[in-house]
Amino acid sequence: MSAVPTISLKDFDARKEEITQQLMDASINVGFFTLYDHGIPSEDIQAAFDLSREFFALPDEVKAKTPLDGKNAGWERGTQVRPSTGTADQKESIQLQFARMEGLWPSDEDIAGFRTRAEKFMHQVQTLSIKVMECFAVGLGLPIDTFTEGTVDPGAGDSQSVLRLLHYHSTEGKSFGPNFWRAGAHADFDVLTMLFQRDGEGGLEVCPGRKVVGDFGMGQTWLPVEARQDRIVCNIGDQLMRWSDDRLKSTYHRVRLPEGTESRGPRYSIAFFNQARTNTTIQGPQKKYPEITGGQFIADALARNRMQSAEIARQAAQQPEDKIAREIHFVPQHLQISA
Ligand SMILES: O=C(O)CCC(=O)C(=O)O
Ligand SMILES: [Fe+2]
Repeated sequence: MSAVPTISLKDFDARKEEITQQLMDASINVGFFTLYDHGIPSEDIQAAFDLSREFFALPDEVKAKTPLDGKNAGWERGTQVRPSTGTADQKESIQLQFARMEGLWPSDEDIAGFRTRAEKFMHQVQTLSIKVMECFAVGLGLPIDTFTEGTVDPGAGDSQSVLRLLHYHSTEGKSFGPNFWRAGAHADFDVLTMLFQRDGEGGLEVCPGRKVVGDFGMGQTWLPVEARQDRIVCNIGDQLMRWSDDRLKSTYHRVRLPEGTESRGPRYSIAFFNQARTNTTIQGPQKKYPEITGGQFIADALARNRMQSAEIARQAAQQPEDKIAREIHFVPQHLQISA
């Protein structure tokens, strides 16, 4: 396996079967693929990045008016510790949802039309996601609307999908310890992620080979994903891996810091996470795993991350004083690479 497959959605209706086959092959073998000819106008993608830049350029005190609420909505900076690394991602982000956003939308005084502009893009990406999720349903032999009904809120206010604007700070003049990342290795929790990158702002790497959804399953071969604004990077998340009885793979991925002669400038990306609705029941056709609701799935995943992070902190606390604080270099046993 040498690269992340790239798939054209040109003439979608006429080519649906062929596209479904390509999406299935990519998701069974790699868990990642990129889309082109996807139909989202380039000026709308640019507008989403413009919105992101405007927001992150605000002073921290202003961004902190809509803080992360523990339920995947709001702004945070430098707080996301990945269980795989034990260090905080070198980034800031704001997560936006269709529901449960009371008090969490940046105000029009701070950014004119923020909510309208963000929601327009969220709907565009959700609409494209539906097309792709319908292909997966058909490819898996399930009713065509399985994941659409399962993720898209018909008006009940129970959507859990998230748009996340990400800003990885410039690393100009900074140096980092050996276990620092723009985003530490992780698998996504959701059904399907669509990620937008900007030309030349690279560093995303993926590690195919996970067999079972509960596994860490990280190998040692990491494939780079080219950063191009005209391609959408898509990946299967843990919910779809479980919903497909592990046929479609939720693959570990990470974003590394700039190296060698690479630009030290900032990196902006935008991710849309299609999540199962709160009351949707997730279970694959073979019933490999017990039923679980979308709400419980997210609650469990967040609790598991908190537990693993607490364990990392506990182990770090046993290290000499000068090793703690910012520079925690604990690597969990299961992720240590033996020489
Ligand atoms: O910024 C990226 O390229 C990847 C971000 C990511 O994997 C995530 O937020 O889950
Ligand atoms: Fe991710």
